[in-house]
Amino acid sequence: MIDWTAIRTGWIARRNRVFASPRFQHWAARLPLIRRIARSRADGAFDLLAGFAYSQVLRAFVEGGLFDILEDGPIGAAEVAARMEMSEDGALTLLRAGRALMLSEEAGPDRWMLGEQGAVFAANAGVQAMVRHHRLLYADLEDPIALLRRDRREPTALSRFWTYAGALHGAGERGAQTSEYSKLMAASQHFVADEVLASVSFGKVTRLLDVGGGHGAFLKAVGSAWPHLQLGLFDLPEVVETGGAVLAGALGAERVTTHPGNFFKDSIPEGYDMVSLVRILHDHDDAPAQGLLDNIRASLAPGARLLIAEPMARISGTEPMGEAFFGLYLWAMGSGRPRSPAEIIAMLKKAGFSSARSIATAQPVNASVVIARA
Ligand SMILES: C[S@@+](CC[C@H](N)C(=O)[O-])C[C@H]1O[C@@H](n2cnc3c(N)ncnc32)[C@H](O)[C@@H]1O
Repeated sequence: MIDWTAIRTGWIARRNRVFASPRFQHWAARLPLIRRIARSRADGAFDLLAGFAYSQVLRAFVEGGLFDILEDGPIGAAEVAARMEMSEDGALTLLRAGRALMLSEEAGPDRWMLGEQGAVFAANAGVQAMVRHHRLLYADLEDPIALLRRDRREPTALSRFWTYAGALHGAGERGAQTSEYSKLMAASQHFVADEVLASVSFGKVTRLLDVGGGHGAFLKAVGSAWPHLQLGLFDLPEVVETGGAVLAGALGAERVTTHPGNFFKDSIPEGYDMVSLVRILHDHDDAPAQGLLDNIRASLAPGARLLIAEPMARISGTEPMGEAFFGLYLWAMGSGRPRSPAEIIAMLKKAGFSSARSIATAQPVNASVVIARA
């Protein structure tokens, strides 16, 4: 039998020797056709090296209020400096760094405005909240080798923030501190909901239960787009209390049922023809994640469906978001890992779903979708 792994490892080793050779790099940089590939590889390598500096530029824009300042633009560097309480040189350094990243733009001499990317960030409070939140991630990643060696045995800034993740690993007590993460999730939820609404029809669904639905932002979006839906919200008691009130206020109490509970220990309420799990599965390690899918499967009548939406691993063209960003984020959080659609589908089959398939979304950085039928 042909040993494909041996052939592939041999080929990769040879290719890597060639790529590492200064003679090859010198030659590739000069051949017209190869030059473009070589340059994009070199730029990619530099971005890997410099990514932390880029994200700190973004952070300075958000934490320093520079997006808001530039929204009032065009504006001169001296005024930016005064409003940001820094020297003009400091402000110019940041404005120029932002210009290179399309966060700011110099429309004319000393006339600073939002850049193309800047306009997107400025308009989006949810993304800015996420940038602020990443302060915790960067603190945990200060020494990545040490973080990996601790093997999730000690509390981290992120495990303290996600109190349920900390509690799962004995790193903290699960208390009532759920409102901070619930607000962060609600602020960024529309990205996920938009992907789901653009790729899934709820026309044939009558009753939709969102498990781990937080403050109800996903149900609010889906319930507004599909007014015939009856909605159920399942989450920890302190979370559904707020979520239920938000949903009743937005869509009417008669459309909403709240289910306080623990999705690992309590049964999932029956009678729903679709259950959604939005940004939940990746939060949990394989055994509890499988337990959650088993629990949901047990609640579903034949033909009822489970919709899973979250950023997933190994999506073509978006690979770094999955296993590089979320891989490290969830490691630092102390629980979970990003999974590929194929891995999720295998878990769904194991839980007894009769079929499962992945559905393409336009922006997999926001979410990919898998749907399974009981
Ligand atoms: C990452 S947030 C996602 C919230 C929401 N689905 C969204 O995408 O915005 C995870 C949610 O799961 C809930 N959760 C965590 N552990 C839980 C458990 N054991 N039982 C019920 N809900 C839980 C949290 O309270 C939180 O609302």
